[in-house]
Amino acid sequence: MTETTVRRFADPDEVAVAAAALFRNVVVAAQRARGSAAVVLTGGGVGIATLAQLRDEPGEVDWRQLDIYWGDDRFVPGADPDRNELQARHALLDHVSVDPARVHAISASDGPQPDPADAAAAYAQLLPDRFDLHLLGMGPEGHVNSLFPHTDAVRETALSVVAVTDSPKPPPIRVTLTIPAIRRAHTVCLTVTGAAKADAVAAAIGGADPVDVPAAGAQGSAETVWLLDRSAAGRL
Ligand SMILES: O=C1O[C@H](COP(=O)(O)O)[C@@H](O)[C@H](O)[C@H]1O
Repeated sequence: MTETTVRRFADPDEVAVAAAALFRNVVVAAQRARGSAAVVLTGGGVGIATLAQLRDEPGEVDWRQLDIYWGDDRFVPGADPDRNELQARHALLDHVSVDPARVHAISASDGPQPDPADAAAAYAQLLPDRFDLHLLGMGPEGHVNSLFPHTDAVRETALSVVAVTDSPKPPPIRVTLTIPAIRRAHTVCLTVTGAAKADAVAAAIGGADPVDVPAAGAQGSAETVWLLDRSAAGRL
């Protein structure tokens, strides 16, 4: 059974600092125990700020012994600034000694699979049975990765990666890990800021149906950690 922890911070900067500290703790502990770690990154405002924070304060993370995945990405050309992968590279990955063979990006639309369903199937083949950490942002209606309320993607129970072709938030075509894939993570960490997300935070932590509030289904196999600023925690 997962243990859920909620921590509150003054502002988004403090949330990013806390998320970076959790990343360091989980990764360093896994590397000490098993020699390497596997993490899933997210896009979004705090998600990318967390990576920038890690660039400034990497601590004892051994970047070469780290497998890096993404929870979702936009199915646009690889050089498009909307790509979560590109934003992560600019914020962190271009500045630390990651092993390029262990950086597992979701294919872009100008990559080897022109069809997003094929890109999703190919990505599913790359995923391990277990991640140490899955970082997540959350949208105001409770979406995580590209799992939006009342969609086939959030209802998926068998596949670990699916294509989304009608995302209500642009760009419309995306590839996303599903709730079963998120639950392969030992630790799931959701970073959420802003009053516009306070209702969805309260609903998710209160046990809403994930079809209504996808973040409610985002639980780690051992722990789920919510890092909130004061505004996002306003309805708890
Ligand atoms: O569309 C997306 O949005 C979520 C949340 O982003 P935020 O800027 O509101 O925090 C993000 O986690 C996801 O990766 C992204 O594709």
